[in-house]
Amino acid sequence: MLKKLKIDDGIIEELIPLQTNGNDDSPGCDADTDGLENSGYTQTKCRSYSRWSPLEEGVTLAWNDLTVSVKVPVNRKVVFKQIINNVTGALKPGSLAAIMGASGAGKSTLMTALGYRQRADMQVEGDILINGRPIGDYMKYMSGYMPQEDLFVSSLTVLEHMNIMAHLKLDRKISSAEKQNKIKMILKQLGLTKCMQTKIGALGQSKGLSGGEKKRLTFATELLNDPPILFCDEPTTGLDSFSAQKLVKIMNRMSMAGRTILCTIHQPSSEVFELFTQLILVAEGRIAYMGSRANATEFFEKLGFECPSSYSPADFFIKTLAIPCYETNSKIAVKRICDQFAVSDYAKEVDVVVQYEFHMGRAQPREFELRSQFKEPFWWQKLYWLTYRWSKEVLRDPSIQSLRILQRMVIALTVGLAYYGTDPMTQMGVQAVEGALFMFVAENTFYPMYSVLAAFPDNTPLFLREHRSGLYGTAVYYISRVFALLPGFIIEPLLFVLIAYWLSGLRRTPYAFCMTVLIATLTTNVATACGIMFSNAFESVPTAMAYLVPFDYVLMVTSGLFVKRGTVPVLMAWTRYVSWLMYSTESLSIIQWEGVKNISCHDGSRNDTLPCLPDGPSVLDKYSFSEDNLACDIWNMVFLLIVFHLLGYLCLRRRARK
Ligand SMILES: Nc1ncnc2c1ncn2[C@@H]1O[C@H](COP(=O)(O)OP(=O)(O)OP(=O)(O)O)[C@@H](O)[C@H]1O
Repeated sequence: MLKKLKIDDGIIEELIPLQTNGNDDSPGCDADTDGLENSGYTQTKCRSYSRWSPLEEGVTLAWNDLTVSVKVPVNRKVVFKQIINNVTGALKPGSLAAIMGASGAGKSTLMTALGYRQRADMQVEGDILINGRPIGDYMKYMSGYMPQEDLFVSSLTVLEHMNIMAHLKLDRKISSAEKQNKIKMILKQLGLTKCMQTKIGALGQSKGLSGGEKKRLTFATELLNDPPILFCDEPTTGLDSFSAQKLVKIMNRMSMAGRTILCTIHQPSSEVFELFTQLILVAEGRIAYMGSRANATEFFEKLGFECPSSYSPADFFIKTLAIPCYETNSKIAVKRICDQFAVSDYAKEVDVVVQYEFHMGRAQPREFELRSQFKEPFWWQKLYWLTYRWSKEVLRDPSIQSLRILQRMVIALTVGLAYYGTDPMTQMGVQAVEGALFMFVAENTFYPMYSVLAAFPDNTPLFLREHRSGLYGTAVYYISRVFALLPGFIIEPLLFVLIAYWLSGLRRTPYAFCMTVLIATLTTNVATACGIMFSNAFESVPTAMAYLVPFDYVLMVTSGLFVKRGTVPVLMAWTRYVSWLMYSTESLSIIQWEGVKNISCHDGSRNDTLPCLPDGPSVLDKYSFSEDNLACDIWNMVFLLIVFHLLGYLCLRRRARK
């Protein structure tokens, strides 16, 4: 059967034989995948292959003398530990290949290297080619990589998630209607149409997608940009045999349409195993077998390892290649299998493909053009869609915002009632006002700062994954998250001041109230910026907390109310430059006491021999505050806000580059 592909700008018309897995009873469509038949995967299909492609049909992945090592610290030195040892292989278009082997054999490491997703601590030597060309950054766009762990914004629905991802991933020239069509088609293929409006949900939540649906959604996300090659890291882990079979069936059908799909897989059931067309067995970082799945049993039989009829071949291969640490005989047997494979006809067959790919790559010196037609979304489009995504999360997840707002209102009420009926024009009132102001500063500092310290890193793994796959930059992510949190950082202090200010009998002028709102809002924003900076500077929240708590205490003690600014020890003098608590306390005090005269020294409840503060300037003077500092305090807070955000961004960028 031949498949006709459409001519596109810069794309060649191709005829691709529809491949089968050599299995006559190839899997039928189940109810969920019925759409596949009509979706274009088994009929006329538009595919984009590069002009220079030597094979001109799909993607051939070839690797030669590939060695992968990781850096490990030994006795304070960094040494390289070899994980993949000089392996060679190839996968042709239309292959659905399973990488199997015992735990720790090197499956994930091999696939990470082949997919160009290696970590910074990995060193990859040797050649990896896509249609004869060395792999490079373009793999981010050309390939899909389905990670083992499903990471989503759990409060989004399936459709919202796909819509956002389509706007981040797809060519900006593609219209919204086309994107919607594409999304609907993919969801239909993967049997997710019925849960389009379902919230994805987090692990442990009763409402939300099932494990199998989440896996399919991860797969659907990777299919959005129609990559000709897909890498899937243990796509069936955690799924029941039915869901696993359903997912691999879909992969099988996609591979039949010309895609190259490579999966690492653990103990597949016989039904699932049968769906793979190619098998790569890895043992001790070497290849124990590579070739058609159907021939693997024969290869092992020739070496004297016969699969008992009661055994699933997949289990048998893994068992044969597993090496218990105390078993020297197994080690020798596995070495023999790998050595025998290296000189077998199967290895020679692979070698022919690899050599052909090298030859074709050399013969086609034209520049790589695959992405030349692709126009990435503008940065501001990405910013919009990311802000939209995080805003949805903030609005829907009560733990992020709404519960916090409720809690702040209760605290504001408590503070207001504690200082209810304060008369600022008495000596007792002076103390009460300063106490209330300290509560304003503390409540707008500590609570928002610690809540953001815990909440901001929640999405860091998702960010790192999407950033490394080339979806967006660190700056766009950072700004979008701050934008999404910003309304809360304005509403929270506003509500707090609105409730606590009028109850606690502070100065009743519109100017004083508005300035208090402004300063409380600034205080909240500086504190959260500081929290974000600490959360990005450290790998874990407990570590960040361990450094932030002492830092806070120093700032609180030197805020102006507990120790006079002039008497702060030299050792702590630096705090005056970073203490927004001091700027905030001073500015709020100035607003309350500026121009106040005739504070009563005889309010009956105090000892008249004690010193009296007769007016506002005297009160300010008591704490070493000065009326002239108001503008300066506000600008200092704005400056700190910018500096903390800048440092927070740089820390995140450093983590993203690691
Ligand atoms: N960064 C690292 N530092 C030290 N050793 C590592 C590192 N990464 C991987 N390894 C080791 O390399 C070997 C192969 O790891 P890999 O994750 O590729 O195995 P795997 O076959 O995918 O295992 P599993 O099936 O259990 O996931 C393991 O022994 C692992 O401990």
